[in-house]
Amino acid sequence: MWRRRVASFGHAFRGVWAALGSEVHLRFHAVATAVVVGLGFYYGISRLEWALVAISVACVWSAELMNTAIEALTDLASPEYHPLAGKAKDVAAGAVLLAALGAAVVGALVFGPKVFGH
Ligand SMILES: Nc1ncnc2c1ncn2[C@@H]1O[C@H](COP(=O)(O)OP(=O)(O)OP(=O)(O)O)[C@@H](O)[C@H]1O
Repeated sequence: MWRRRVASFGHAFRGVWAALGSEVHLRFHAVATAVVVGLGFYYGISRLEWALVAISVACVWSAELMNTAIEALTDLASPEYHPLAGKAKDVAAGAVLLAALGAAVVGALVFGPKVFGH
């Protein structure tokens, strides 16, 4: 039971690691996450602001990992051109875009006043 739980965690981390190795976008997110965490400590943001930043960062990472998974499955199922394959990839990319826009709004609201003054 516990061994299977630990193995599942291992598979999940292996997935994140594999995606980090293959996806330039994810490496960009890793750098952006490090910068945001650094800014959070530098400006001493509140617990609620940390919560908003954490949710935003997690949403972007989750969307990007799902996008990577859908890209892989699409390439497996339809290596040749197909409108549905294109739709699947475009919709998955749209999910990443929305998560990134939401994170940008949170970032602007949390850090904007601290960086540029009220
Ligand atoms: N098999 C396919 N059939 C139809 N259109 C496709 C197909 N593969 C890719 N496309 C189109 O090309 C776009 C780019 O696809 P691609 O696989 O290069 O992903 P990407 O956006 O470059 O992702 P990443 O840069 O994260 O690897 C898709 O969003 C889709 O519109």
